[in-house]
Amino acid sequence: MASTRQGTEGVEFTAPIPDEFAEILTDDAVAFVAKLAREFTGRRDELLRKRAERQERINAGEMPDFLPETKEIRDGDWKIAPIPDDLQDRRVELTGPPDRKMTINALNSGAKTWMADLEDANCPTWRNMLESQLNLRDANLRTITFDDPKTGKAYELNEDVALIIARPRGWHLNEKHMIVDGHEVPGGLFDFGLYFFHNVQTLLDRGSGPYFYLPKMESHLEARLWNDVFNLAQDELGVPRGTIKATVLIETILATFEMDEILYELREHSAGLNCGRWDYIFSYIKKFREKDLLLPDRSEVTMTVPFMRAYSLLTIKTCHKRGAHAIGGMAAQIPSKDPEENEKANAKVREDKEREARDGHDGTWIAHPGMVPLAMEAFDEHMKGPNQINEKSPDVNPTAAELLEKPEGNITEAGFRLNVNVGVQYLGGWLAGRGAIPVYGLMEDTATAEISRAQVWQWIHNDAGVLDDGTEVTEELFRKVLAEELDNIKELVGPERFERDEFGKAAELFDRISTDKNFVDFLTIPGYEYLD
Ligand SMILES: CC(=O)SCCNC(=O)CCNC(=O)[C@H](O)C(C)(C)COP(=O)(O)OP(=O)(O)OC[C@H]1O[C@@H](n2cnc3c(N)ncnc32)[C@H](O)[C@@H]1OP(=O)(O)O
Ligand SMILES: O=CC(=O)O
Ligand SMILES: [Mg+2]
Repeated sequence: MASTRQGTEGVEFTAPIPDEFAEILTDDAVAFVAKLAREFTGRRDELLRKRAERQERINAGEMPDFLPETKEIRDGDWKIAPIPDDLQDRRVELTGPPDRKMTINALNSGAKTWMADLEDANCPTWRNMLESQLNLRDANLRTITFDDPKTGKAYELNEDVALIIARPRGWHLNEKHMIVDGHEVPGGLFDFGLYFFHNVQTLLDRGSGPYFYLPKMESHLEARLWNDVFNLAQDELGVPRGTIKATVLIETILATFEMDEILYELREHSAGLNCGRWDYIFSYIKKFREKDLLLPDRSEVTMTVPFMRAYSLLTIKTCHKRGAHAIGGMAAQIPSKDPEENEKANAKVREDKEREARDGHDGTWIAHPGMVPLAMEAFDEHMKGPNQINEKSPDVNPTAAELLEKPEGNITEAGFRLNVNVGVQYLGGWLAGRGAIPVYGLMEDTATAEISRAQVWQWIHNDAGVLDDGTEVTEELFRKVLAEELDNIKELVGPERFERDEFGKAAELFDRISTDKNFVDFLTIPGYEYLD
């Protein structure tokens, strides 16, 4: 049985609410989310308009730089509010979608924290969004269990589990199934609101708190909006202001110029910044898509190319000056059953984590529980205390030109094909309801897939989109490669999965976002039309 309960004045649901989720969408929880939506949707819309206007100015020649109007904040001597005890040591943060089995595996993984992802690693079907909330509530209550019907294995929590940090959707996405006064609710408010409503008391009773990651922001004004959301949410439920703690992902090229300002806006609620490297690369391509700033093949844009290095060191310096954690990024390698491949993956992750720890990061991200020991070792070796906020501050002062410097490297046919192949494989998984999938030994999620499809768009539409052998990337070439890669995928995954994951639809969507003369801001926006 399922209902489309219309219980709260002005609120409608456009999809049935399966009975098992009635305890998530209670009248009080729905009224709470509706209150947030009524208060903040207009401001969210205005901020999205500002993003579009800024893009037009960039297309017309304006380049990002530090803001003159906020110089006082950058030069000022201030710190964020003290960090709670249980967030002091975040040396290894595992990430993943709050699928029931993965939730238990993540909490038992030995990582310090678990970034429970309603965003890049999650496909926002109605069922996924509600089930994630149910799983997170049960996880915080410590009552979560799972019997795997496929293997017969029973899952339950260990005594010691990772601390949960939930990541709601970014400002750009709506939750189309909940309508308040005729408007779709911003997805971030839906995710944040339900998680906060259902878990704050449980967490406070345990001496912990509601902790969040905030994705894909492009300016400090967007951080101000989150801060105002937090204040209203806390006031509404009678929770002291400052109880919520949020870590902001610096994962857009524009936010890098406003790191101090973002920490300042959230200073009462801040738990630091994180280098969201994959969306950061995507953002560079997206923002400068019409310029002569083409990145080389995706595999060549590593954390050691100058603009990525400049950004990560500046993040550490900025955070430590403000008493905040600077968390590193995601190493995408996952364990392999082939011992040789596995050793290669481990070596890459080890190198990445050791560099981050040496540089001064206070913790890092990994995609798979199998990588926990490795990341832990790297941080244990280079970070003696719970963090290194007061120990290391990189002596850097990157200019705007350094933060924007185009890296050297080639655009190759192999890189072009791989982008098409991986992009279609990812969309196949996504359309089947999975937000993260393994492809060729790497975790692929929305952010990594965005890089692939944005490069393909740019190489087709920008005059500089020429392969290193002199071949111009055209729509015709793209269509030929797409057809060939679809055949390769069919051979790789087999006809059954090829049908089940609807790769034909995935190819159609990939084609649409690659050939549309207007760049699609986020693949999840047209993608969402295909869901439910
Ligand atoms: C750019 C960014 O935003 S990064 C952050 C967002 N991305 C992510 O969080 C990706 C997280 N990672 C994942 O989703 C997964 O690791 C994948 C999809 C890449 C690979 O998953 P699988 O193919 O299931 O991996 P594999 O078969 O090796 O899994 C082995 C076991 O580990 C578990 N596992 C794997 N990854 C995770 C994880 N991230 N969290 C919890 N458990 C996990 C599996 O559930 C499985 O459990 P079982 O043995 O009890 O059945
Ligand atoms: O969210 C993380 C990223 O790298 O993107
Ligand atoms: Mg991201």
